[in-house]
Amino acid sequence: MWALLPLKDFVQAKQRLAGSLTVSERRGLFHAMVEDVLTILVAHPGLTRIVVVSDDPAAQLLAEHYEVDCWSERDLNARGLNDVVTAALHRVADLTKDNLTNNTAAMVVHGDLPLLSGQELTSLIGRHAELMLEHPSAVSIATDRHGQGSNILVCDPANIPRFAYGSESRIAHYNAAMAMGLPAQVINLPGIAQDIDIREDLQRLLATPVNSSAKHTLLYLQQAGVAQRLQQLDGNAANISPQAWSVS
Ligand SMILES: Nc1nc2c(ncn2[C@@H]2O[C@H](COP(=O)(O)OP(=O)(O)OP(=O)(O)O)[C@@H](O)[C@H]2O)c(=O)[nH]1
Ligand SMILES: O=C(O)[C@H](O)COP(=O)(O)O
Repeated sequence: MWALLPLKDFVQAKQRLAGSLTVSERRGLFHAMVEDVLTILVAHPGLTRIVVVSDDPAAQLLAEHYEVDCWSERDLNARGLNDVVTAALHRVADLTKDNLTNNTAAMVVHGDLPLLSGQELTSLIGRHAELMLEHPSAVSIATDRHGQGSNILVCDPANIPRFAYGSESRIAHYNAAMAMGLPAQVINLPGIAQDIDIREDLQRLLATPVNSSAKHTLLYLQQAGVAQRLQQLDGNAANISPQAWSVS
């Protein structure tokens, strides 16, 4: 199976944390989360090829460091997550069209999943393989903890659903598969489900055991002083005004 990791420009990442983290902290956090995700992806025996899809030079450097491919959005002639993922999957379909194994599924993985683990990837790949017995172009969606997002989506690059990342994408992707007559499943895996979008997600992450897979992320949050600041603010939350949570 292929894995595609679309990454937006790092300074633009994690806008929903702008009230709690500085620009440099959001960038550092995103970089650390991507390192955690790449660490798990490159170690997984079920992934035949891993491709970062990004125009950011930092993404290119990470791809080199982890010895994976990097495709640029410019080369794909696409902009915005849905177009970029669609174009990248078309390229995968093109590159795999002569593959006779009938096993050319691809997963689209988001960069903000520091608690992604090898066991969960194995479980997702296994469950997708079972659904592929019903139809080779089946769709599996590993959703977020609210059941609304598509944190990892697995599909057939040669027969992709219409991508609709954004709010409530899980239901949109499920319906898109159904409209194409493809079997689809929604899978809940607790690590994959914990994407980091808002401050509450960071608090939950900081409460996880230090031996979790989020090693780069937890180390970054400690070293940058973000963990201490959030914990201190949380401790004082009852006594301070909401503005005190913000950073300028
Ligand atoms: N290559 C590429 N990746 C993108 C783009 N937009 C989002 N992504 C990636 O897609 C995944 C989900 O991203 P989003 O939810 O849109 O953005 P985010 O940075 O996680 O969060 P917010 O800025 O708070 O919305 C992350 O891995 C992003 O880096 C894009 O335009 N191009
Ligand atoms: O549809 C989605 O899953 C969102 O666009 C992207 O995910 P996020 O919740 O990680 O930002």
